[in-house]
Amino acid sequence: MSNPFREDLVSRSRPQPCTVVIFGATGDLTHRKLVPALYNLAVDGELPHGVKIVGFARRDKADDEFRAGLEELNRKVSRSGHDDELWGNFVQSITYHRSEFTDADGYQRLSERLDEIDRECGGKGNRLFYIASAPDFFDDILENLKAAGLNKASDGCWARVIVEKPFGTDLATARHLNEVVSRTFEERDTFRIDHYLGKETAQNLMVLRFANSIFEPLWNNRYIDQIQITCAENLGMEGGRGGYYDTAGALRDMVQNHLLQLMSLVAMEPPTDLSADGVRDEKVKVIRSLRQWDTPEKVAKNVVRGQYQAGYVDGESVPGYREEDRVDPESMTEAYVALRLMVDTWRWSGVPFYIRMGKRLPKKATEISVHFKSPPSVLFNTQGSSAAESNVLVIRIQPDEGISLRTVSKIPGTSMRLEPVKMDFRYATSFGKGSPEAYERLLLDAMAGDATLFARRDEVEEAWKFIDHIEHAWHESEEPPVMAEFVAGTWGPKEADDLLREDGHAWRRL
Ligand SMILES: NC(=O)C1=CN([C@@H]2O[C@H](COP(=O)(O)OP(=O)(O)OC[C@H]3O[C@@H](n4cnc5c(N)ncnc54)[C@H](OP(=O)(O)O)[C@@H]3O)[C@@H](O)[C@H]2O)C=CC1
Ligand SMILES: O=C1O[C@H](COP(=O)(O)O)[C@@H](O)[C@H](O)[C@H]1O
Repeated sequence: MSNPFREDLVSRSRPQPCTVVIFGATGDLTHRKLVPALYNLAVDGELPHGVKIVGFARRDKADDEFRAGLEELNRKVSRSGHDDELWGNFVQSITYHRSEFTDADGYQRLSERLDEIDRECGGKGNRLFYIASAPDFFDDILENLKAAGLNKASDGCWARVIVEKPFGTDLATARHLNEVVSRTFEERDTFRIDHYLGKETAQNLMVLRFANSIFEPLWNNRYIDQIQITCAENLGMEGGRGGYYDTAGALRDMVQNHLLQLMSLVAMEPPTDLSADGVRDEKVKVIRSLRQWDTPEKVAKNVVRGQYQAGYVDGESVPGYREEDRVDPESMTEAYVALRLMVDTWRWSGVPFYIRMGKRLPKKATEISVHFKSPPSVLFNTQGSSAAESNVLVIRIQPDEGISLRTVSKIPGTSMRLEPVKMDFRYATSFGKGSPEAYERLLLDAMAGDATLFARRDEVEEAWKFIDHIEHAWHESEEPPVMAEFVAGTWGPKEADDLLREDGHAWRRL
């Protein structure tokens, strides 16, 4: 008899064979994430038979040279290691197409090339276009795909597009991009990628909440005191990232997308079903219910921005943010942000959500912690002790993916002394294997036409509405809130600690 717990309990469409065209194929994302993800899917037997990959970029390269560059990186980063024989088979499916993004002829040639591939395979002409270019080219690529007729598929086939981040830099640019996308592809064929949604523990959030009867009855303002989301990175601006980052900052780079997406999974109501729109309808309501920090005073009270100064991370001396490669020495871009968010719904009224994200913090770790209210202290006097905050549920997004629940226990012995203890579930231990990379799941979902783990148009725009007020207060108000400072390798500015202290809370130690 089959084990019911092992079956796929949610019926999803199967990923279908297609040709994946990657725009920006000589770039970092393709080499470090996309091709290794496709390779790992092939190794695990998950990649549909007959998938072909066409790399589109402007440098002159023969197929073999392109493949050699991909192989070099795959050897370094592939989750499942690099097997020469498996790679040898996989790489046969990859070819290179040289063209400028802005050159209409290049898309005509691409169209002919794709028809040829279909004929060679004797297969269906499904096409998955992955836009992994700088955002300045998103419009050109979409418009040129349309002009070449590549946005429409032949009968019984599909043409889909995955659009990388950043999806706009503010509400106006996101709306513009959404308009270009909707002029070229149907919404059902549009996949706005947010790789945090493909992380295993993020996918498990709905299961944790709605497939376990012990959590959902407590998941509201009667029992929950506060929720924290921390995304810490020890890296700074390596690999020439400073140029991009200094135009974006922590709020746009991570909060507008990844962290608001995580938060909406934590705060959403149960969806009526697990369809893409069923889930996204509920997520967008959370973002729409965020109390708006729409004046400089509200921003100063609820948001802390910061930059790191020179310090030590992992024992190595690192420069301050303004001394980083390609960063303006007088930059007013934040490399750290902490926010107090209020979700004005029946369920969450009065419960603060604290979010913090920073570069050059002591380590790389992302987690969500749900802090439950303490019981009345009439029986056990826990006041001031480490057992005072009794129950905390911690969802570790990365690394060491897992979930732990902190409870309070009696210390064995003759006296009644209490101490916090932890029940811990680790993916690697319980399931005996590591989790796939987020891009693996997301690529398969796009091949299956399942947009559940991709952001919908309205989610992106609602998130920008919230973020724009803060950016406006920081960069356009007459008396902008201060830029706090902290030493690289520490846990952020003291102002971020004060933000929680005002509410009688403290950041959880990671
Ligand atoms: N790198 C990462 O880890 C992540 C990246 N992203 C996003 O993915 C996108 C790509 O990032 P990344 O790979 O780092 O960027 P890179 O700068 O490394 O790569 C850019 C790619 O675009 C190509 N290109 C640039 N201009 C043209 C042109 N005019 N015509 C044709 N091709 C051109 C380059 O080709 P050529 O080499 O031939 O010039 C290269 O293949 C960005 O939107 C980024 O925000 C998102 C998450 C993570
Ligand atoms: O999108 C981005 O994500 C990375 C962090 O991704 P992770 O999967 O390694 O947690 C971040 O470093 C980068 O600044 C941002 O653009």
